[in-house]
Amino acid sequence: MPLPALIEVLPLSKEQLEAFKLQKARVVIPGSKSITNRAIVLAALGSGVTTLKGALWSEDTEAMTECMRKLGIQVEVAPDVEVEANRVITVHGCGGQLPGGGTEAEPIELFVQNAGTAARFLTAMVCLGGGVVRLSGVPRMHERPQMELIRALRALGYRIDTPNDRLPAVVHGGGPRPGAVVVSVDDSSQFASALLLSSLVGGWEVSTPEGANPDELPYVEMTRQMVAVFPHTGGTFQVEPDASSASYFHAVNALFPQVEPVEVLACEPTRTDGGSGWQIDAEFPRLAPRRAVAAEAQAEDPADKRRKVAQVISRKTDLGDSIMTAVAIAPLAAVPFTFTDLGVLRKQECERVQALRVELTKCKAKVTEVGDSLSVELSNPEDLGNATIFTYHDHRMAMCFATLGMAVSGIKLEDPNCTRKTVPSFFQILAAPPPHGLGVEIWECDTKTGERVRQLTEKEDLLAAAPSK
Ligand SMILES: O=C(O)C1=C[C@@H](OP(=O)(O)O)[C@@H](O)[C@H](O)C1
Ligand SMILES: C=C(OP(=O)(O)O)C(=O)O
Repeated sequence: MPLPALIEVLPLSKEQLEAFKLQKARVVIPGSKSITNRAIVLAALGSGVTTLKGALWSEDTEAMTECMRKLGIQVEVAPDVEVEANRVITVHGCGGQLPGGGTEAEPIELFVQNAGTAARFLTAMVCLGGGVVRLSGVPRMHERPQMELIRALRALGYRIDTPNDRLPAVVHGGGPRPGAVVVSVDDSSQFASALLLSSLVGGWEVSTPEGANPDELPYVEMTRQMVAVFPHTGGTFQVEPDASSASYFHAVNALFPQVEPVEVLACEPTRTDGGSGWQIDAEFPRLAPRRAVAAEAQAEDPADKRRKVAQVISRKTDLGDSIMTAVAIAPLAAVPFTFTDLGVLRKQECERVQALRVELTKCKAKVTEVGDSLSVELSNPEDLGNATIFTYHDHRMAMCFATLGMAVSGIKLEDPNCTRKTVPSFFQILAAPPPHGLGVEIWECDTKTGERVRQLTEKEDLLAAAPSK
């Protein structure tokens, strides 16, 4: 059974918070979506058999797996004994030679759902085959940008048919066509990543426009580094936990700094702490807007003007997807925050800049949108909440506002099943009794009256899944 259409997330009570002082919730974060989908592509193009451990199992990675199978790549999926939400994915590489291929009359059909990674990475990869492949996705995926990737692939000599340079698109495989190409990442960094992942087989020399600062391209750097260390001739590859998914739990600590209720387990440390440094969102715990601890909140500090100066977080250099989590909890922070360089968010699962502003404003937060920035003023928790959040089919909208709902009253979420895109187990983790989860009360609500109907406690009732047809 998927989650119900409308749920309410209840704030953590004083008693719950007191109990966390004695024993924290120990939350295991599922595997990284970005790394899993890159690893599947690299393993498919490589030779030999590659076993991906700790791989995320969610709509985006299922879509990638399904597409690979349609292309004739053998992929086996087995349970991961360590983390229920993960899988061990075994990929039989094609050694750079994609099997079979469709025809113009009957192309192989790949359905990518709303997975940007699958849409972009596969468009480039299928150019390396010999047949015809048609890629399509959900309606939103057909609106999301694809033009610059298609332009770059055409510049390398491939034929791609699409009336509007978006999906659906028909790709005519042309095999390796060595050449150099420059690709802009203004609309999405995934264009460069897509080309880089297939570049070893394609013989493509891929670069971003001159002057592009690698510090502003963390997801492209992740790709470059993965290509460099991946076992291209088969072997084992360990996928890290997803730092963007971890941000919701680090945010709970930022919301309750005196208690810090969650121990976020197995999350990759930042590069400075010896981690791979591949995931920009590993920086979230350091940068997250934190609520003032009581002593700070009480202290009148006109002398310390700096505390009133807005902190600035950039989507280019500071945080990736977790910037949405930061925006959602910012009304409760100790200082005002401004979030900059948010342009790419407008072209993702939904128009996220607008969505965040509209839904936070519904919660009575004070948010201003200027250009591609959002500024968030401070509010008292008692003044916030009591809103039914529209989630725009966007997993991160649901997860950000669920996080805020743990600190303010009356947050109801429409369509919580959209979290299946990257963290199907999200509400299971929230509701699981401590120490395995946070023991958050999650209620099914009547879609017409908004009244609470029943508390969801069974694991099966809390798993995000596609509604049955
Ligand atoms: O390469 C990746 O794995 C990703 C790149 C980012 O997308 P854009 O580059 O389109 O912003 C990010 O938002 C997405 O969730 C994952
Ligand atoms: C933008 C996102 O996803 P993608 O581009 O991979 O669909 C995301 O997960 O926030």
